[in-house]
Amino acid sequence: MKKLISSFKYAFQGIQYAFTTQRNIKIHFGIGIIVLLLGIYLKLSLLQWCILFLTINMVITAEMINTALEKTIDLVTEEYRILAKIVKDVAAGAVLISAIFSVIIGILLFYPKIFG
Ligand SMILES: Nc1ncnc2c1ncn2[C@@H]1O[C@H](COP(=O)(O)OP(=O)(O)OP(=O)(O)O)[C@@H](O)[C@H]1O
Repeated sequence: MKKLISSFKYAFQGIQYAFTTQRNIKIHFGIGIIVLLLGIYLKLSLLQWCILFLTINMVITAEMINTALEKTIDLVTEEYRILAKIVKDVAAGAVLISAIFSVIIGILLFYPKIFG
C-alpha cells in the first residue's frame, strides 16, 4: 500500500514537472480546457465526449513521453549524436501527428454542431 502511494506521488511529481516547465504542454492543456468548455456549451453526446477525452489524452500523453525522451537524451549526451537527433525528431514527430489528428477530430466534432 505504501509503495502504491509513493508511485502515485512520483507520477504526480512527473505531471507537475511536465505541466509547469513545458510550454507546449501548457498550450495544449489550455486548448483542451477551451474545447471542454465548448463541448459543455454545445451539449456533446456521450460518444462525442469519449472521443474528445481520448483526443486530449492522446496529445498530452504524446507531449509527456516526448519530454521524457528529450530528458533521457540530454542525460545521455550533450554532444551532437545522430541517434540522439533521431530519437528527439521521431518523438517530436509523434507529437505533431497527434496534434494534426486532434485538429481533424475537433473539426469533425464541432463543425456540424456549430455550422450544421
Ligand atoms: N544531442 C543531440 N544530437 C543531435 N541533435 C540534437 C541533439 N539535441 C537536440 N538535437 C536536435 O535539436 C532538436 C531540438 O532539440 P531540443 O532538445 O532543443 O528539443 P525542443 O524541441 O527544442 O524541446 P524543448 O523546447 O521542450 O526543450 C531535436 O529535434 C534534434 O533534431
